[in-house]
Amino acid sequence: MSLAVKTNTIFIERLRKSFSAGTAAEPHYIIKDVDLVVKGGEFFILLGPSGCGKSTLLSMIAGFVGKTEGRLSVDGEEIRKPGRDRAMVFQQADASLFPWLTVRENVEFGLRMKHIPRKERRESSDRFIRLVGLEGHEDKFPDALSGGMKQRVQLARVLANDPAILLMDEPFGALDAMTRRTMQNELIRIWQETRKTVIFVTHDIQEAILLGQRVGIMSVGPASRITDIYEVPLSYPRTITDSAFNAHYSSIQRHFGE
Ligand SMILES: Nc1ncnc2c1ncn2[C@@H]1O[C@H](COP(=O)(O)OP(=O)(O)OP(=O)(O)O)[C@@H](O)[C@H]1O
Repeated sequence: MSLAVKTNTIFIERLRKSFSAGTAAEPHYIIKDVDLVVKGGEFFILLGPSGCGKSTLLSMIAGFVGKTEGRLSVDGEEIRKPGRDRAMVFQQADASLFPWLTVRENVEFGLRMKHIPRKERRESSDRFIRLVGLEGHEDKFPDALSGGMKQRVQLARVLANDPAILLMDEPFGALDAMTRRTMQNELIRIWQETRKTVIFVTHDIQEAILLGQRVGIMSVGPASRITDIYEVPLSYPRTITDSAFNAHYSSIQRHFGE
């Protein structure tokens, strides 16, 4: 066992992914030569146009999808498969919740699989249900919840498993604008409280600047890569009407030629 201190730093070098062989001379790369280091505890945004390969890159970090070439590691350990240090939060909470389990049972599911004793499970589900603001809804089934509440359950369940790295794939993309704004603010509060490493995928510039400490811009696919990284040195919570916010918005917008 390694005695090295875990920093949960994600290291990506010349990463390439092809789903098909393509021509013998050059495979058809979805992403090609992605270089990135995400530091432990950082809130990092992957921003790019539809179809450029954001979800593919996130799935590779999760260990769901294998790489074609390059290096991809956490704390120097090559990512080959999913691990307990990483967890994915999907856009469609419906698909990830068990409809026959209550909110509390859904949140405790991973802990039950790990044979955590009942009392500890209860303490943990209490904590994370409170953290995501679902007190009073513990005994409801997913069918009785709104989209935003389901997304909170998914987040509470992921957090209860205590992964160091949260991989979020447009988690608020299916929510209405008001619920989305509430969830964005709450995610920042939760991140500040838990200090997880977060990689958050979006194609929404405003969301990227509201949430991220750094924003990695992916180019149009195929053969997409991270072409630029913007620092967003604004304090939280951020306000979309601030002039500094707008200045960041404009410079990223210019990047996309909008
Ligand atoms: N399993 C797969 N087999 C073949 N091609 C795939 C597979 N998964 C993704 N792709 C292709 O990879 C490309 C990138 O898809 P991906 O979903 O990663 O993009 P994205 O940037 O997340 O898009 P969006 O913002 O629309 O969700 C697309 O052309 C897609 O068709």
